[in-house]
Amino acid sequence: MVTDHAKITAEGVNVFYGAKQAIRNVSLHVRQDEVTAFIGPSGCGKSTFLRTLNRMNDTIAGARVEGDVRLDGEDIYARAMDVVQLRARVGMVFQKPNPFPKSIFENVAYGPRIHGLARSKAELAQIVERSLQRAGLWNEVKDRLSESGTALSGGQQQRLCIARAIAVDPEVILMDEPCSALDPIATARIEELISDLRGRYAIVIVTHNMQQAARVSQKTAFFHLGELVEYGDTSAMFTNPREERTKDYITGRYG
Ligand SMILES: Nc1ncnc2c1ncn2[C@@H]1O[C@H](COP(=O)(O)OP(=O)(O)OP(=O)(O)O)[C@@H](O)[C@H]1O
Repeated sequence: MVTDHAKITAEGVNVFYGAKQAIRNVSLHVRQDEVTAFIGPSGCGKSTFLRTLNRMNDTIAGARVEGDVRLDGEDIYARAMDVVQLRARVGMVFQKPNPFPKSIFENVAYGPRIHGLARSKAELAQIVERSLQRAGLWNEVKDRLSESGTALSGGQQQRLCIARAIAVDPEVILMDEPCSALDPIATARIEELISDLRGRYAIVIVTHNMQQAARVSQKTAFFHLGELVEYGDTSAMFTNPREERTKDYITGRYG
């Protein structure tokens, strides 16, 4: 069941933490030109499933993934897959902004440097500027690039982390509750940024905030108890959910 423009295809994915199964037989396609939101009550497996898309579960002791996940048709769990390259192609932004304790410039330059993306200092500086521009942070930091990334406000730090992901020219950006530590103004800026970045990168966002899912995404996936209950157009899901469990969740019957 391959849909057009599928950037990532996941088929029959199961995830276990030791003996406990956290994801049950989930199949889902992420389209290139859309923002996909993962919603569902706490502990339903949103973050676990998100991490299967760039093999971040590999870093968790005892976690085991079954099933088929492909990026442009390429099996990301194949033995030949270079996981460092994969995570550059499928970048990630976390709940809590986590800039390196280095300068703003270095935070963004680090990835391109280790991936050999710049042939000269000037080219590296261009990549840093372009990434900060795209992350909507350039004007605020252009005169203080040598200051520490950790000295920025929370919202700026999160945009710096987005710039850092962008700098290695990813194809997909995974965001795990990127606004949960931010105030409403900083949140609005990240939401605007997500809309600006749509089309250039396939974006997947985990969010607890249903208004946020409705504002930023074109597709929504609703998870419950490790299952994908419903997946479809965001507008349809929020106005006319097919499944009773989705309806209960979006009307706030459980949280
Ligand atoms: N590192 C881990 N080791 C063991 N169990 C884990 C681990 N991470 C998550 N789990 C369990 O897997 C299930 C799914 O967790 P996950 O964090 O993916 O859910 P979530 O929907 O993202 O939750 P939240 O919205 O609270 O972040 C939960 O039961 C959780 O306790």
